[in-house]
Amino acid sequence: MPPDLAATRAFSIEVVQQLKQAGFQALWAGGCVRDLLLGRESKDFDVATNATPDEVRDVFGHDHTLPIGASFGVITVNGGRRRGQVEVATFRTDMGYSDGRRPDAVRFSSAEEDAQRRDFTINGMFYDPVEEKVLDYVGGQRDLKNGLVRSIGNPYLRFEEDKLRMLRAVRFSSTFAFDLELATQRAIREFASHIHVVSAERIAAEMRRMLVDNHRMIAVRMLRDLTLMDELLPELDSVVGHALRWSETYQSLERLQVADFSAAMALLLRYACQRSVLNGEPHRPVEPAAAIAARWKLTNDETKTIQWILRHEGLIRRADEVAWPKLQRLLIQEPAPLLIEAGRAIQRAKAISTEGVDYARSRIELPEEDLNPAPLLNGGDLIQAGYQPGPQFQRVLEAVRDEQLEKRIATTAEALDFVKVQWDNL
Ligand SMILES: Nc1ccn([C@@H]2O[C@H](COP(=O)(O)OP(=O)(O)OP(=O)(O)O)[C@@H](O)[C@H]2O)c(=O)n1
Repeated sequence: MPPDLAATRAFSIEVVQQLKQAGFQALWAGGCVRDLLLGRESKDFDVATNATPDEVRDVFGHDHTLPIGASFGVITVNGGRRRGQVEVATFRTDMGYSDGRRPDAVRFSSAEEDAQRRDFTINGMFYDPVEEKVLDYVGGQRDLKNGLVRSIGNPYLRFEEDKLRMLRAVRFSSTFAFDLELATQRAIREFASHIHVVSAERIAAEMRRMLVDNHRMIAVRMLRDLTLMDELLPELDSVVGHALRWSETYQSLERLQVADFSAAMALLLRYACQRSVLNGEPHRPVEPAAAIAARWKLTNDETKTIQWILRHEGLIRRADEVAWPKLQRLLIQEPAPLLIEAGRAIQRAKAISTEGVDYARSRIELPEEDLNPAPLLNGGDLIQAGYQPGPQFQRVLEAVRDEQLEKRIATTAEALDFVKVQWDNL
């Protein structure tokens, strides 16, 4: 069971209180202050303090603290299963970033200096949850009010330090529907080609958050405008090329009505996965999607779902013209609702009728016994009937299932008869 958010919040206030009682300065810092001022829910409540990591451990005891990030001045205080954990970081100044991702070393400093090392003004504020007071050394409140993502200090230095921040800038701007300040944009364009120092996992994590969000189209457009897309998905421009195709891609992303990463990725990659329409290939090769999924280390589930949607989106859009058993076989697959939503978004982007997908949508709501009747036969039945288990089993069972869905057989006895007659052909 994940920790309870309200309990984590209360626990982090307690952590602040205990540090203050021990004579230290302690404040909420970063994302949770931003979220609080935006009236959004926060998942974590990071605490910043002038106590050193050793002092933090002394206050909370070694049994309740983990020194995992101690070299950067971060101690994790453990509140137990329900309350979760709170990270307590000593105010610091980062010293050099030779890998373009993490500081080489840190020097403990003051709240004001700690604010200066952070990425964006909206993320650079502190808040005292006991006194309920904001501490803002970087103009974060003003930018939050004006809806602006702006680097703290010199944007070139901020992105030179940590290239992941380029994706964070796009994520915060798109998900909050904020503008991205011009000098910050210029610096991102300058460093876009360095995005590759960021690990695949971190890139994928940021992309997930951008594409799941309702404002996914804005995120994609910004990534493209800032030339990050050329670096992240070079496959797109070589194939999508054409402005009309991009505009359709944007429109479909905007019209997608489900908060799902795989469905959004399928829409984004759709044109890159279509072989030239000119050479009339009827099927949609999904190799580019497979290559991208491998590059970003997407999960097997995500990879399979993206490819499956790309393979079948054409069919689902014509669902009303497809023979029922064929459609039924699609609709009983787990990601079918996503396929329908993706298909609908494409039709709407093209400004053409959604009759086909609407039909699919109505059929997927059929009662389970009609849409997905219990199989007439399983492996155990075959063994019992005297067949030797082997690789043919799956093929046989699939063929039986097809016969059942086509309503050519209706009982287990009929299924076994079918197997007897057809065994050598299957
Ligand atoms: N590349 C980064 C990552 C984080 N930070 C700072 O560390 C804080 C905490 O970072 P993190 O928990 O990763 O993100 P949040 O800003 O809290 O936002 P979210 O959890 O929504 O990503 C940020 O607010 C920011 O002040 C930074 O300066 N540079």
